[in-house]
Amino acid sequence: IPINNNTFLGEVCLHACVYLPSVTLCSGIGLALCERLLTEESQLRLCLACRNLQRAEAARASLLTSHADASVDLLHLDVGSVQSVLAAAQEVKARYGRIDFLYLNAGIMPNPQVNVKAFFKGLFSWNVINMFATAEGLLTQQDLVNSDGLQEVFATNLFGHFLLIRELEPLLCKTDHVSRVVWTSSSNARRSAFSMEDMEHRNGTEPYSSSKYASDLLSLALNRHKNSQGLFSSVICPGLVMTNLTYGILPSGFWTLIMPIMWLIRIFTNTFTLTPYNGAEALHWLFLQKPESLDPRAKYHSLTSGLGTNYTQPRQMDIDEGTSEVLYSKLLELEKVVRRTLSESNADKESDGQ
Ligand SMILES: NC(=O)C1=CN([C@@H]2O[C@H](COP(=O)(O)OP(=O)(O)OC[C@H]3O[C@@H](n4cnc5c(N)ncnc54)[C@H](OP(=O)(O)O)[C@@H]3O)[C@@H](O)[C@H]2O)C=CC1
Ligand SMILES: CC(C)=CCC[C@@H](C)[C@H]1CC[C@H]2C3=C(CC[C@]12C)[C@@]1(C)CCC(=O)C[C@@H]1CC3
Repeated sequence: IPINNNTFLGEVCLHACVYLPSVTLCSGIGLALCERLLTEESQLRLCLACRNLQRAEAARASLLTSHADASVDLLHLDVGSVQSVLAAAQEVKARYGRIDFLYLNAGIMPNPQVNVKAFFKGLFSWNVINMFATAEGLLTQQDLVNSDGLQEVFATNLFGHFLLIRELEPLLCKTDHVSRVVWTSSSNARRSAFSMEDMEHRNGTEPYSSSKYASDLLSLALNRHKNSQGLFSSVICPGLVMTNLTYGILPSGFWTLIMPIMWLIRIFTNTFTLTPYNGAEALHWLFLQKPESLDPRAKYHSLTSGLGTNYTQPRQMDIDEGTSEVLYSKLLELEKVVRRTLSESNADKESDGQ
């Protein structure tokens, strides 16, 4: 499918609701990305990989309302479950011959708590703009262990995506074809929230920040290991966007009340993108770039000016090769462990059934 003079795009799968053979897009930034991609190129073949097929159907119907001829497939995927990722990857391999873009959009922030004291302290400090842009020191979460024995935030925001990429390598790493994965990271990703000794963040209170920092590291390692096989990885930050994720932080009535203040803050920090359409700016921009022209150490930020103009800006990530390499090795180790555990438990189930 000719996109412009020299870009050809075939299948596009978005997971958690706009995957390019991998992205989650039932709502929020993912769905906005799908809308934008189809507006850009109506002939794309999208695959929405979602955990809730009812919501996925609704997303598909909404896309078809504005793009009647679009090709939008659905795939069941709970990226936080090892079994579901393996099954979804099998299905993708059966359905598609290659993947051009895999948008890794699914993300959770369970039980968020805002530190009100830190908020008011920050409000009257020189650090106020940084506080609004990154939420540093403002947010904590309570994480749980999932049925695979992994921390839920780590499993959903990082490890499930990693496993999916590993499973889809036959489609993503083809020497005669370039494939792209795009991580939706965050300005909240912070080195100090991440510990290599506790990569799942079992002991801390900032699993979201930790998981997003880990995705920044992993993207760098993927580029080092996979560029020669035609796979390129990029990281974006959508800015602060009003979605189900942010509505989970404060009651929606409160957000509505402070919306005029948010528009005002946008004059001082261009990171308040606020709408899913604006938040998808960097994702859309990356879609149009040649992968060789991108910086593997940059995070591409969706930004919106006080006057409402959208643009994408690369900013250097606080990451280093050594740490990214160690994380990559630890994820490969964990992959072996979860695969072994799963096959043992499947064998147990089979012998129980006999
Ligand atoms: N909103 C913001 O200000 C910011 C968001 N981000 C990131 O952007 C991404 C999109 O979030 P956003 O659109 O804001 O929030 P939403 O909650 O609207 O979207 C998150 C999407 O992820 C899906 N998802 C969550 N868990 C799973 C799972 N286990 N398996 C499959 N899909 C799953 C959700 O599916 P379902 O519909 O079933 O719940 C939903 O479609 C996330 O990674 C988030 O961390 C980053 C920075 C800022
Ligand atoms: C007056 C006003 C705007 C009050 C809101 C204060 C906080 C609730 C927000 C300030 C910065 C925000 C922020 C996020 C959530 C809401 C805030 C903490 C995110 C953490 C949401 C998810 C991300 O990935 C990054 C965001 C950074 C900024």
